[in-house]
Amino acid sequence: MGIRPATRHGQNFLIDLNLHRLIVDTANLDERDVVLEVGTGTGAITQLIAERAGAVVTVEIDGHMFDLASEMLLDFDNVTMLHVDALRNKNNFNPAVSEAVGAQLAAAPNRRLKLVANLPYNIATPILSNLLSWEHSPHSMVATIQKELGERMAAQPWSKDYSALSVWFQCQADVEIVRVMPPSVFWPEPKVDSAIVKVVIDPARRAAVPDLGYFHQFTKAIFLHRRKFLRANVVAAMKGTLDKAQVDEVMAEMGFAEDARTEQLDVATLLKLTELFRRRAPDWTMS
Ligand SMILES: C[S@@+](CC[C@H](N)C(=O)[O-])C[C@H]1O[C@@H](n2cnc3c(N)ncnc32)[C@H](O)[C@@H]1O
Repeated sequence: MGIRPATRHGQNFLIDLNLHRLIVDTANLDERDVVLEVGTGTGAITQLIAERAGAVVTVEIDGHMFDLASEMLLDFDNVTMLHVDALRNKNNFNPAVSEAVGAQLAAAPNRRLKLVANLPYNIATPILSNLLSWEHSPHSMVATIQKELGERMAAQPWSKDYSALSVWFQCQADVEIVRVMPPSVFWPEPKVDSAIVKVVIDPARRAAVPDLGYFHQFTKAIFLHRRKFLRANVVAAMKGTLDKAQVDEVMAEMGFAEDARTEQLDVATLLKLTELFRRRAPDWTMS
């Protein structure tokens, strides 16, 4: 069976075997690990993962690739292959994926979930982002993604890439760019540079966010126009729930300068700000 890469499925295969190894080594796998791989492709990375992890759930949308990988992975009894779209929609995993991962996590004591994947770039953001609020909380993620996405995940206040996405990852995890890679390590070559990122969840930091859903929505709302003055962003976000005077009360309590901008706020400050609004408007949702 030959391979005809389907652009619509983000099929860019990693052809440098050293990089396969780097991805799997970076994940530090052992018997306790249940690995979710989104995008089985030919099954080459899956095989390396299966040799080290307790169990692998690998998901492939393309029937041709699924058949090819099924042959390749025939000898591995710790691999569950799913021929489905990994996502039900932008904000949710396919329930079949959730069920398969849940079953493997429950199959032995002390199991933990890790994502290891050369992700299809068109769905890299929802996959990584949804994992952070999934019913199966991951231990860590190692993934190949667009370099630009990795930079946004790891960005610090004041930088051009700092956004609600950076805050969403950093409020609960450490983000590290392990390796930047040129298009030439893939076939066919993507149009952009890529990066291997490692995201390790910090349970204590995560537990310090009183309401992750509220925090996520609130930061998304105030980062919509992140270069604008913070006050204008908050007034717009709270419109219909709190009036300007009520917003100004909170801004004064935080001691912000009038010309404070959203892009300068670090995670700790954003958490404090969110809590003040959550107390005043617990039922607020982003419109
Ligand atoms: C970047 S390739 C990686 C393949 C393989 N892991 C490798 O590195 O050689 C991404 C794979 O994800 C599959 N894919 C794309 N969209 C998907 C989706 N929504 N759900 C599951 N698999 C998907 C593609 O068909 C493709 O095989």
